[in-house]
Amino acid sequence: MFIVTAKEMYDIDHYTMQTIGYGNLLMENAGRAVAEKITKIISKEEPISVFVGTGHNGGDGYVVARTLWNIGYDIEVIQVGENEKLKPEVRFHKQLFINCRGTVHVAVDDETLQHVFTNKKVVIDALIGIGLTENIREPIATAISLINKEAEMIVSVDIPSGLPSDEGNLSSIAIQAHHTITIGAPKMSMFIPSTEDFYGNWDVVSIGHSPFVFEKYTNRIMITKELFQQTMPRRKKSAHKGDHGRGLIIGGCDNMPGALAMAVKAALKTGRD
Ligand SMILES: NC(=O)C1=CN([C@@H]2O[C@H](COP(=O)(O)OP(=O)(O)OC[C@H]3O[C@@H](n4cnc5c(N)ncnc54)[C@H](O)[C@@H]3O)[C@@H](O)[C@H]2O)[C@@H](O)CC1
Ligand SMILES: [K+]
Repeated sequence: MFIVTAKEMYDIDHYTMQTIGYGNLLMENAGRAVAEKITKIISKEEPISVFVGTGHNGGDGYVVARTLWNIGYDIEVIQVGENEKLKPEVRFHKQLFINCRGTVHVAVDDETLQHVFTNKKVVIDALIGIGLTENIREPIATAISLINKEAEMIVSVDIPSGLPSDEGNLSSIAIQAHHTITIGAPKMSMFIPSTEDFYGNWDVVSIGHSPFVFEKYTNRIMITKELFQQTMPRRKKSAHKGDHGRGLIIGGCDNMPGALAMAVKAALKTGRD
């Protein structure tokens, strides 16, 4: 599995949409794949509020809302931001949701947001994805703080809104998710101590990107248990520890011997002499 920066993900999406020719199928795929995961986490008995922004992360949110609504979930959408700011693809998916008789509330400032924000226990967060720039502005900042305060279950789409995708610290405020369903590939900030806890439990959904496109734009690979096992040489059942070479570990530090201790332990566990 590849790990991407925001820039790499944009390049991968762009190539997939323009050169391979997926066009706006990619957003439909993304929203549907996320919705499928959500059915495993949230039951139909729970009323769900989907908070969407005006960018493409919000477009994913509209597809998630429509997909769940059409299979019998109790869904409402709260759009944080003016209709005029909706990107064309987002406007398209908003209209599909409305045509399916879905309900959308539009909140353009703190006041309308406070007004619509009552009893939002289960929230899908599609306010901002990898397109975050600078410190969080209003009314998104208020939306994030209300969601964090009130909601008992928060599922973020792609990344928790307000969190940087790459290395870097939190600029102001971010969604503290219980689950995050990330699109295409894990993002760098999932592995950075100052940001990883915001993700809660995370999962990755595949939306139609080809592996060669990932290889074209990134070379950062996540070593999963399966990948690790594939790279290990096969040992005969009768093998002796001396049959597989000897390991030499050089390192150490007077007051921080942890890395050395772990390397030795790993060597022992893999059967080194
Ligand atoms: N067609 C596509 O391009 C695809 C996009 N995808 C989704 O699109 C996302 C990226 O979309 P975008 O590039 O449109 O960006 P986002 O939707 O992540 O963010 C842009 C939106 O956030 C707002 N925003 C940014 N910084 C802000 C700040 N500091 N304070 C308040 N508001 C702020 C912007 O005004 C804009 O409305 C991904 O995370 C993913 O969820 C996926 O659906 C795959 C396909
Ligand atoms: K989000």
